[in-house]
Amino acid sequence: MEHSVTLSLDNVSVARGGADVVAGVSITLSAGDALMLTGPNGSGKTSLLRAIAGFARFDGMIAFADGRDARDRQEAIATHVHYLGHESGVNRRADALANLSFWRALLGNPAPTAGLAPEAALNAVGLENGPVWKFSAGQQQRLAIARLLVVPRAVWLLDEPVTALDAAGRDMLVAICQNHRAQGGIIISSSHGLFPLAGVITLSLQRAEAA
Ligand SMILES: Nc1ncnc2c1ncn2[C@@H]1O[C@H](COP(=O)(O)OP(=O)(O)OP(=O)(O)O)[C@@H](O)[C@H]1O
Repeated sequence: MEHSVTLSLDNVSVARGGADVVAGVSITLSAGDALMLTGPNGSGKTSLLRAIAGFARFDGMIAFADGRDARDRQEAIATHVHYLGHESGVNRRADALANLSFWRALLGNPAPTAGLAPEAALNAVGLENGPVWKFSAGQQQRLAIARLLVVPRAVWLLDEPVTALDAAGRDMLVAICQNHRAQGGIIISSSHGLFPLAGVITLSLQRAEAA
């Protein structure tokens, strides 16, 4: 699947607790681009990702362009964005394939037109099916990553996605992300330096009091 979405941020600021934790971010990302958010704890990486994902208020403009008539931002998010946050959202009471089938049905609503079948997605992240309550933290993170594959969406927002992954898991995630970019996907990820994605644009955020 070839994606062709452009994501533009114009003078975006995000406030938490009455103070700006992200101030005046402007950038345009096109097919194949990857933006790496770096910066110390509390510098606003999660806040910016959540604003782009539609979960947090912001000032400025965030716009998705997909060559169609302008659509509502929330509709654009629902069409184009995968968000992988600190809470992976896996259902520990179900097995891994059931999790992926659920996400495929939910996120692909009304019907997924492409994307990997749950079995193939599980295989792509190096997992075997089983009850998720038996999964380690890293295996749960791999399962959360598989969600990105069962429904194709152009823009992946990844908040410290290598958390709990071993070296092989990081390599696997890098390969999955580079493949996504090769298909025209866009990635915005936060990282503390353990996510060696080549060819990224880096945006270094500062803690508000130090800015
Ligand atoms: N719910 C909240 N209410 C008030 N302030 C908040 C809230 N959530 C986060 N903050 C503040 O916003 C700032 C940015 O937090 P954020 O989680 O975006 O940083 P981060 O760069 O992702 O940090 P980390 O590297 O620790 O994940 C911090 O100073 C934090 O204390």
